[in-house]
Formats: sequence, C-alpha cells, structure tokens
Amino acid sequence: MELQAQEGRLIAAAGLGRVLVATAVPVERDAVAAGLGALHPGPDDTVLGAAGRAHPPPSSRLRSSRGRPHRPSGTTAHGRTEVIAVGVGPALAAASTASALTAAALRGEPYRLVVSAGIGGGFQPGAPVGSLVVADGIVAADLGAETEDGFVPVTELGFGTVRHQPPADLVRRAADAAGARTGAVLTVSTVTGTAARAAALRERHPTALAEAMEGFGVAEAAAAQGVPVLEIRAISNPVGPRDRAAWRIPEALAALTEGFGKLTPVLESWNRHDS
Ligand SMILES: O=C(O)c1cccc(C(=O)CC[C@H]2O[C@@H](n3cnc4c(=O)[nH]cnc43)[C@H](O)[C@@H]2O)c1
Repeated sequence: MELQAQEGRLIAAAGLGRVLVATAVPVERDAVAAGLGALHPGPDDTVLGAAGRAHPPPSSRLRSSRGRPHRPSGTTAHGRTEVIAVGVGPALAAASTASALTAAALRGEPYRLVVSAGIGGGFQPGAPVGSLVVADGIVAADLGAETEDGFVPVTELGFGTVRHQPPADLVRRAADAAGARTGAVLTVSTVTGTAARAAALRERHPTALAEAMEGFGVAEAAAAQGVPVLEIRAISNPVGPRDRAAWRIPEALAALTEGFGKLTPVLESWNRHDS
C-alpha cells in the first residue's frame, strides 16, 4: 500500500495525475462526461459504479469488501479525468468531494486538480444565459451573520475563510480554451429569488458573474488536501426575481458539454508547477 501511495505521489508530482470533476447532480455529470467522451472515445469511457447516485458513499465505505479503496458509485472515467455527482449544496458537496479525494489517495492514485462544474445563475448583463463562466474566485456569499448594519462575513467574526483562489494561469487558459468569461462565482445555500438580494450580492461582490450552490464546498475539501481547485458554470438562468419557467437547463447543459470538450486538454496538461 505504501509503495502504491509513493507511486501516486510521484505521478502527481510529474503532473500526470488525474483530474476530478465534481457536479451537483447526475444530469450535469452526464453533460460533462459527454464532452469528455467526445475527446476520449473508446474503452476508457467507463462507468465505474452504479450510475445515477447523487453522491458517493459515506467515508465509512471508502474500502470495498475486498479491502481495497473504491471509487464512488456513478463515477465516470475518460482518459485521466473522472466525473462524479456530489449532491446539491455546499455541505454535501464538501463531504462527498472529501470522500472521493481520500479514497483516491488511499488507492495511491491522488487527484492533482479538482473542478467544481455545473449550471448556475448569471448576474446580468455580464453572464447571459447559455454563456460559460470560469471562476477567478470561489466565494462563500452567505456564510456569516445578519446584523442591523447588514451582512457580516464569517472572516470578520474571526473564523475560517470565505474565498478560495483558483490558480490564475489555469483560469486564463481554461477560459481561453472554452470561450468563457472570468469572474467571481458565489456559492449560496439559498438560490437568489429577488431583485433586492441580487443587488445586495452585486454590491458586496462587484466582480461576481455567477452564483451556484457547491463551489465553495468542493474548494474547502480540495484545500484541506492541498489540491488546486477550479470552478466552471454554464449559465441556466439570470440571478434575480424567481422565474423557474425561464431556466434554460438544456441549453446550459449543452454549453457545459461543449465547454468540457474544449477545455479538458488544458485541465489534463496543466501542471501546478508551470505557474
Ligand atoms: O427551483 C428551485 O427552487 C430550486 C431550488 C434549489 C435548487 C434548484 C436547482 O435546480 C439547483 C440545481 C443546481 O443548479 C445550480 N444553480 C442553477 N441556477 C442557480 C442559481 O440561480 N442560484 C444558485 N444555484 C443555481 C446549483 O448549483 C444547484 O446545484 C432549484
């Protein structure tokens, strides 16, 4: 086992390790996998567990009955990239991503990059429906306290962090490859449903282009294991007054597929020591 782990560390150090893409739900996972499949057709395009699970098994089941660490159900593998659905919301996304990273490290096949991906709301006019956004900052936008004077982030209360920074060179290369815009992507536990909240978020985060519900959780799990993180969102709806009928989910999923077809060579060839 130690030899396997050592080999894994050497592979990761050489920039040859694997990439983990974490989506919230199976339809997003499948949209990403379709983009990867176009790139890596053939026998590598494997479903490694029972498809359709919204999240990996709990960490108590990181090992299979034969004692070997296993991949989460529903993981799909294409070349050196694997895609899993980690569940909706930052807490489940963090827990599921942490389990997947730990299981991979125990197998001696650590991931060297984690990507949070899926659909998201776009702040207008910067991120129109159907466009792609690559996060240059992954920000926990509602982690803090409401006070008489407004929202106070948890960092100002003396705790934790509210922002993760993807590697700048990777952000630029990924955005160039996919034709994406770059800006902050906010992670929220409550989908914005009013113009007032959209305006408040914009005021607190002037560079924000998108909001979604998992990026910060995925980033916390990656940071805990020293793995770089990226977030990519395909815009399905404007951030603002709630109008579920106006969500263009199929268009956003198609943009996700097309985007991953173009940017995966960048993800797979990027080496953190290049920057
Ligand atoms: O319609 C609803 O009330 C509703 C409430 C919670 C979640 C949903 C989803 O369909 C979320 C799926 C997934 O999509 C991301 N997403 C998409 N648009 C937004 C948005 O405007 N704000 C935040 N998240 C968004 C999110 O990452 C979810 O995982 C529907």
